[in-house]
Amino acid sequence: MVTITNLVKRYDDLVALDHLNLEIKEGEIYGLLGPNGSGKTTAINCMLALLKYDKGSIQIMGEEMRPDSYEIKKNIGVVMQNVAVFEQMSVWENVDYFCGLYIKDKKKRKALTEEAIQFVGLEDYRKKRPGKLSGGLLRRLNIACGIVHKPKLIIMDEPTVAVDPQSRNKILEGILELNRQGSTIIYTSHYMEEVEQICTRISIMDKGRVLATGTKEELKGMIKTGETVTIEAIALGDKELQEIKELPHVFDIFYEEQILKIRLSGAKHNLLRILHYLEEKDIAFGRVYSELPTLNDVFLEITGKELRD
Ligand SMILES: Nc1ncnc2c1ncn2[C@@H]1O[C@H](COP(=O)(O)OP(=O)(O)OP(=O)(O)O)[C@@H](O)[C@H]1O
Repeated sequence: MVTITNLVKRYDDLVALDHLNLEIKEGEIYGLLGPNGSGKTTAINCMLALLKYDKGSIQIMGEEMRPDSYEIKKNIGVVMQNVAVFEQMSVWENVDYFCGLYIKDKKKRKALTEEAIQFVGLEDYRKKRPGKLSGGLLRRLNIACGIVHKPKLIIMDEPTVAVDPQSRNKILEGILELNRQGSTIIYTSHYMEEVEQICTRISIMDKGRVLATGTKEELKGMIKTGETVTIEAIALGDKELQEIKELPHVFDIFYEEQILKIRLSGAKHNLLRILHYLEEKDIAFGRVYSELPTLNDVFLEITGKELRD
């Protein structure tokens, strides 16, 4: 569906995309996960031929994407980060307007507009102006405008930023449904939970480059961390910290404000070994829990920094 090869985009001295490569297949929900400023929006604007780039190539649906590739553009739906609707028009009129850009047949246009409004759950707001909608509902309207013409490829740039949990769930469920109905989706986000929840494949981006690509399981399999054990309300000195660090399978520890985080490679009985050590040394502690690796751990191991800012 989309092939990006060695894409380079500079803004003066800043290299926003540094030999970016992506291969997105038909039927995927493809996640671009990266912190703010990693180049996700720039990549999308290049894909849509809204931005000129310095080097590389972009092919969509088997053809080179150019500013005048109108046939390809007809088959793409875009939901950008900033809501782009007309303030003077009602919810219905907005969705109908965007539908009219692609669909000329009046009956079909009306049916598609109604379908999109129901799809995002804005039936009760048909006559309302965008200014009367909450942030979450406004984003749903933005989505309805982007998908109303039933495009083959839907590109969504952080559609859930600053959205309440109810609208967020509605949006995520909607994306899964659009995919079930046959659309390929490209989804950018800096929320790892969302990407894990809906994406079939994920590229982790930082500084304009793809650091790793795979399913969430494949990405987690690429790193050393098998589990992270957290122990709260524990008072430890340097000696004990050193001894814990030397326990089998431990490869990293963080200790701050009486909270100990131990990163271990995947092995059986990790937690038991740690608890046994604490018991032997008669060290008191509070809540203990073990977590499987997250995409944040993948990002942390590759870049040395947290995904979240
Ligand atoms: N028009 C511009 N002029 C100069 N620099 C820009 C411009 N647009 C983006 N940048 C810079 O390019 C880099 C990539 O930005 P981009 O917006 O693509 O990242 P992003 O991953 O989408 O982040 P965000 O989630 O904050 O939008 C950043 O360092 C940003 O400051």
